[in-house]
Amino acid sequence: MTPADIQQAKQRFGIIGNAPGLTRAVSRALQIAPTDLSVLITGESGTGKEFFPQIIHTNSHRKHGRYIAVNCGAIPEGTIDSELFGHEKGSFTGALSDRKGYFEEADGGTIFLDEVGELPLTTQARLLRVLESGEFIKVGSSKVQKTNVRIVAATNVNMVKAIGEGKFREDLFYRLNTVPIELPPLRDRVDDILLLFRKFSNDFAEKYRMPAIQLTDDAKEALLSYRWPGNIRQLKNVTEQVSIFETSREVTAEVLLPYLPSYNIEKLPVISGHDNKDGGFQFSNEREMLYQVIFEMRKEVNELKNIVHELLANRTVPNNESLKVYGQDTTTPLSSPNIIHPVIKTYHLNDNSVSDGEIIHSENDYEEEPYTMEDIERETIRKSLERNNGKRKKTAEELKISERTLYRKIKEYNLE
Ligand SMILES: Nc1ncnc2c1ncn2[C@@H]1O[C@H](COP(=O)(O)OP(=O)(O)OP(=O)(O)O)[C@@H](O)[C@H]1O
Repeated sequence: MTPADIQQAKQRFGIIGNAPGLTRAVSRALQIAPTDLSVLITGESGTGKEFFPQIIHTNSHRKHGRYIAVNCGAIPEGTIDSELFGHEKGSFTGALSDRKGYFEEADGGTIFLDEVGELPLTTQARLLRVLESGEFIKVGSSKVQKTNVRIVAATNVNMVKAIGEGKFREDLFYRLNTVPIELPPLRDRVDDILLLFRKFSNDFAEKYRMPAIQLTDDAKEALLSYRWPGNIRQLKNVTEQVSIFETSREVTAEVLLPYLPSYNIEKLPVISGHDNKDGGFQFSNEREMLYQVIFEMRKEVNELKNIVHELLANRTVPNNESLKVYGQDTTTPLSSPNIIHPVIKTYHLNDNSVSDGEIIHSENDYEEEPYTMEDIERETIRKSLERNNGKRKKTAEELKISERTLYRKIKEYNLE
């Protein structure tokens, strides 16, 4: 692969960065694209794995065939076999007609199995069969069908550990991992951090129609020394938040640090979040989500403050109404996104306690209920699902979390 081929592929897919590990991964993807070999892309969450199956598909002889991306972690265990391999009418309650699965739909093309480590063992057995012989059987059928699909899979879990724990079949792992492509974490691509920041801040400047954020030297140093547990996805989120919330377009380290959770802890090499059950990245996803929740709350609080100011300005109070305030005590200064004291306050403005045009400040006029982080998280997810008509992909995008995390949270909070 020539450097020009690699550069062209990066440009075509909007891949920013010159780190040797990234360039090697692009070169490898281009090299193996014309073959039909299975590929396993590994790397921490948010490192850009999703670009690679697309590079492989568009540079293969299958490029005119279908490309189907499946997030295995986002599909409930009970329906995944039917989604992947199809089902026959009547094979289970709700199977009102025959359905083709992705492996039939993608015949002649490529399937990207994201979060492949999340597949249940029964589905892993079916997948192994397709990989070995191209054969599959629809749910509820006994007829063996054939398909010609190239499989590119990705995972951010430690597969060796998953095999050791009996959660992933070793034979399937070796079959998928015919060609491994590994993406380095952002902390090992330090030279790319400022390039990526510039790209994202320009993109958000265009999106929100405002001048791009510029960093002072100490802010650049803070970005470079941070460990980025959520990798490029986190850098993108931070850039978006800074672009939206900061009024000054020149950002110093002091302004930036509250956007970098556990800055001082993350800088320490010993605490890299590698020990939890998903290979360490679930924690960073959840933390990212909590920060997202806090920022959402700040926005809501600001909106409410504006309403209150308007009311004060007009000196009118709605009668017989309850005004529900979700989030922080509005008297708390909002200087740091790290400090939050969530409560629900319900204000009852009664006819008896107020005459027209009067503002009340009575302690007895509101009840204060404790509101836990779980409540806030559940409520935020519920509202976002509602806003997006139950569409999980859109909801996950809006909340800036992976579909896998969303799916887990939906189960955890019984939001189905
Ligand atoms: N090199 C890059 N240049 C520009 N944008 C990037 C780069 N790498 C990642 N991104 C962006 O970062 C975000 C996360 O990338 P992506 O979804 O591919 O991560 P991932 O490794 O698949 O994560 P997960 O394992 O959680 O699914 C996306 O918005 C993607 O466009």
